[in-house]
Amino acid sequence: MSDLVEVLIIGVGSIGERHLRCFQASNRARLSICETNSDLRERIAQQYGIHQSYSTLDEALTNPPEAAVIATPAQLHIPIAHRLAELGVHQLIEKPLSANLEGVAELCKVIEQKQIIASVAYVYRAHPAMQAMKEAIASDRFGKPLQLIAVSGAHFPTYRPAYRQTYYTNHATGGGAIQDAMTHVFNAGEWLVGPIERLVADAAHQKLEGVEVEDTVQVLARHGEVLANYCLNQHQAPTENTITVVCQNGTARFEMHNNRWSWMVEPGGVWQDIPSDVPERDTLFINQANKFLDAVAEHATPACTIQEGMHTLHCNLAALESLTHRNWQTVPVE
Ligand SMILES: NC(=O)C1=CN([C@@H]2O[C@H](COP(=O)(O)OP(=O)(O)OC[C@H]3O[C@@H](n4cnc5c(N)ncnc54)[C@H](OP(=O)(O)O)[C@@H]3O)[C@@H](O)[C@H]2O)C=CC1
Ligand SMILES: O=C1CO[C@H](CO)[C@@H](O)[C@@H]1O
Repeated sequence: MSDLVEVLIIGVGSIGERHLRCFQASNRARLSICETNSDLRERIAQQYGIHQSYSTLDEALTNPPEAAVIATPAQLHIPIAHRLAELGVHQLIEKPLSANLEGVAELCKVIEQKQIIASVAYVYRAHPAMQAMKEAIASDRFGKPLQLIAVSGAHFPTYRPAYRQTYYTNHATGGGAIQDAMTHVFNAGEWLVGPIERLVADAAHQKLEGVEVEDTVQVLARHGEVLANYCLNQHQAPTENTITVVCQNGTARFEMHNNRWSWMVEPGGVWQDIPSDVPERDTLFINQANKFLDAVAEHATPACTIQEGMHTLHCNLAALESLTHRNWQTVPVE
């Protein structure tokens, strides 16, 4: 008997291919794929030596796998997750959990009833520097968190040259900077200092050619007593992603682009840098695959629970509502 977990990757586009490669690299999974685009399906199956590939979910689920990764556009995540959950299939669901709230509460119920592991793929949680900083803050080493400042930017056309032909063009399919990129930062902020309770957003389409959705976003938020400020664009030259948490007795800073976190406790002191080993982008996704497989093996709480993913979905939707109504929005806490 093999110890390998049977994992079906559903959607092998940009991120699905990465998941396939990174689950393969874990050496803990036997992989199959489900992809509606036949050219893509055949190319990926050949490139990665995949013997079981399916063009429809019906076909793939004739003999259900133990686990699946849902890497389709966001509006398809919930219906697919629901079908898998009914069959008792553990699942890693790409972010954002959805682009609306339809079926989300029902999915949570089925996941609980069937006792399956369901994790939302907010990959910052797989970064060793972020994990270390989270532990340091949670240990109370710097005292109570008071303020969070997140600054994030990257040149989207360089990293996603096909963005005009993907889900990104439309809010209904999970597009725009809020659902595409800011959602990662919201989720990381919530992980570090607790859930966002209210927020107000400003955003605009400033630069990206060929789309009309927002590419530049600023959000003020409250995580309980913590004041937060989130700032992001998808067109600047430098890739940077910094989250600073100012606490009562010290300040901690995660710099994803430098693969480190740092802290300072004395006024006028120097940053104490703690580097982490992330040789390439795949490293985070291999970590994420391993954490998911650990949770399945141990029947343990996964890196980002469905409830945490749902709360971040509420934040995305509240930010979009705030733009429409030009006001503060309360984010429901389940
Ligand atoms: N965590 C991260 O760093 C990243 C996360 N993402 C997230 O991952 C998700 C997918 O994004 P991305 O990979 O860029 O999207 P892509 O469009 O590149 O890939 C999605 C693939 O899924 C296929 N597909 C659509 N419906 C089905 C179905 N029912 N069954 C099987 N395959 C299907 C699509 O085919 P077709 O094109 O023919 O419809 C397409 O090939 C999104 O939610 C996105 O936000 C994306 C990038 C990075
Ligand atoms: O989740 C993601 C990670 O960042 C990428 C680049 O900004 C996004 O396109 C993607 O959706």
